[in-house]
Amino acid sequence: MSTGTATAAQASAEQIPPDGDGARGAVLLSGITKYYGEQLAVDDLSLKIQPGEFISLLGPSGCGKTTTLRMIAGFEHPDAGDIRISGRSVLAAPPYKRDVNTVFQAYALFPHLSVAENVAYGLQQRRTPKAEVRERVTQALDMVQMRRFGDRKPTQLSGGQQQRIALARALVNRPAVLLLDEPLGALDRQLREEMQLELKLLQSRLGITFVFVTHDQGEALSMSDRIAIMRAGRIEQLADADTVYARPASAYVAAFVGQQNFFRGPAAEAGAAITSPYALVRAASPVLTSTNLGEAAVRPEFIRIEKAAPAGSAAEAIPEANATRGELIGVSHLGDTMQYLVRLGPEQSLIVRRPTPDAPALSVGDPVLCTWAAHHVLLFPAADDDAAKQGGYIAPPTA
Ligand SMILES: Nc1ncnc2c1ncn2[C@@H]1O[C@H](COP(=O)(O)OP(=O)(O)OP(=O)(O)O)[C@@H](O)[C@H]1O
Repeated sequence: MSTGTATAAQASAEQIPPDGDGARGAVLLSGITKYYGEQLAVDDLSLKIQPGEFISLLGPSGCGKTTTLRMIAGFEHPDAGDIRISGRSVLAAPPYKRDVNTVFQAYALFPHLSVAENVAYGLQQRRTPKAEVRERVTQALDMVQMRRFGDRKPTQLSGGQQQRIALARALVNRPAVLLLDEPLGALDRQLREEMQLELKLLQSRLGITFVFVTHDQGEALSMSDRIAIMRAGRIEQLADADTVYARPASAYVAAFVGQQNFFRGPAAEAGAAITSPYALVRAASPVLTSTNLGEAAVRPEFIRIEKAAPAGSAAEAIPEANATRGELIGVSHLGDTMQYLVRLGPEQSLIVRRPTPDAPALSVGDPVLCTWAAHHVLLFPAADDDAAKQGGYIAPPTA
């Protein structure tokens, strides 16, 4: 076979991969690895993103989210592995040739240019004809409902409006993939929630692939088709929001998504329970081997709480499993829910949440009984490092 034939065959294979992952907007990461000096930032990570999918990379600070995004964008080069966008390997392509665009947390708008000029800037650099620039800028501003602000300067806009302009500027090139690095991080809570809804609507309308980096689980849960939960440069679980919430793959994921109460102890009952110093915690089915040290997780919203009978009284006996007594040490009103902090002992507290209309009237100092159903208990082999539990881990009370 001549070299020319081989090259042509390779080229056509590049354009139409056999498994059909070459559609515009598909992103394929195959075993990508990135070191900064000795520091391993991304570790043999593989991920297949469908065209038009909204996918979030979620995880604590330093787990490699931004580095992954920057490698897709072309701002960083992987030490190993391949990145394919719309079916083509882009490793040799500079950022501006990748059919992707990035929106950062810092809007980085030019202060001396008007909104319309900011959005037009990239097109003008590419010497796009004036009439086309005008039309595409108007379309991009319409997408983010900012057409009437075209003549203003960025400093005359609110933070949310500036972020919309940054979005319009990224969309004006009509990229196949939009990369978003904590784009709502600088906004206050209410505006963030509004922008989350808007972003999701915009993404569904445009059908562009969104790869969204965040350490905010609520943001990831509310917008994404799928969430990749990252840990130390790898993906720990890749699934939709319902799955990562209800069926986390590990104690790490359980702790990071939503809030959890953890009990720790040796496995019991043929792996269907653990014996912690504070309760026998029983799940609906066995998952642990009998020699495991296990962790049991129960969400605050699945725990019932009531005033306990006084110690020493006939009614003091508590159920054999999934029940514990403690002292109420805090009550907070969270609007639609009431949150209770219960001290079980020097090393363990529980957080309990009840819907406000059904919340029992309890006072700090009350002895309380907390109970929960076995089907709400998740059991995991004990994680070797508790430091992994960020977000939901209920730390022992210090006092
Ligand atoms: N330019 C760099 N030089 C050296 N080390 C870096 C550099 N950028 C990132 N790192 C390291 O690589 C690891 C992954 O960083 P990365 O920024 O990808 O994490 P992240 O999950 O996005 O964190 P954050 O949410 O804080 O932005 C971290 O340990 C970080 O300290």
